[in-house]
Amino acid sequence: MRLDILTLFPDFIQASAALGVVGRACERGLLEVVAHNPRDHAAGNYRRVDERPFGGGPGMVMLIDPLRATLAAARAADPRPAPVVLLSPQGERLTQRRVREFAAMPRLILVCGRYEGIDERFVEAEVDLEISIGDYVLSGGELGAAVLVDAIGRLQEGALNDAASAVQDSFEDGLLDCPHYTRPESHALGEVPAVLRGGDHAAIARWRRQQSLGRTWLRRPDLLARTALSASDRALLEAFQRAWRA
Ligand SMILES: O=C(NCc1ccc(CNCc2ncc[nH]2)cc1)c1csc2nc[nH]c(=O)c12
Repeated sequence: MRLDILTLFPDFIQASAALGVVGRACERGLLEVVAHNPRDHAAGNYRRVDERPFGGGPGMVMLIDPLRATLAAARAADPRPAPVVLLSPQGERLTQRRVREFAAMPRLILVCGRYEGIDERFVEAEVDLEISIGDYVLSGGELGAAVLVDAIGRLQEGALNDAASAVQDSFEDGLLDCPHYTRPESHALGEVPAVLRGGDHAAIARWRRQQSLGRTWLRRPDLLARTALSASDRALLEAFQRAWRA
């Protein structure tokens, strides 16, 4: 998959794509992340990419033409069609469902705003979808783009080794993760739960599922409401709830 990213901070984006699982996916040709800087496509010797807002008010607004020129350059770099996603506080909240949709695409172009935002005429004419990464105020879209690079990159076929992908699948079912433990078995901070120290893999899988269900019920009932539970899930959760209330 090829990701083209329009950003005034290309170094930041390239650095975020060089890390860990995503970095390896890039090395293995599973993912290509290319940053394009609107400042390189801005005219005039001041190479302006922003201007004052009509109607007054604080801050600056990103100019249409440098963005359009940069978008044209990004499109021209690869013949395949590519949806244009603007990272923006006004966007739809990012979910794993959306990430899976993006990860299945051959190409995607991400646009990162800075300042107070982008001239609305560019948004209306060139942007297919606006995405927010949460209800808090950032200084620009680059962190949102880095989040997308990571979330999409790790889903590229072959990016995760078998163990990790198995874990990822279980988590993908919309529940919170179970607790994790490693050595030592005994520690001043406590013991590793006995079930994990034994070899009964069915009991371990049940315990982990019960912990995921219980923790989701306690911490994110909104996620639980959206998850279809099997009969055995329901039994495990009810046992967890009884123990919790006891
Ligand atoms: O570009 C982003 N942020 C820069 C930014 C932040 C705030 C304002 C508007 N400020 C005045 C105002 N507030 C309410 C009404 N009017 C404009 C631009 C961004 C991309 S994805 C994302 N996801 C979560 N949060 C984010 O900020 C982002």
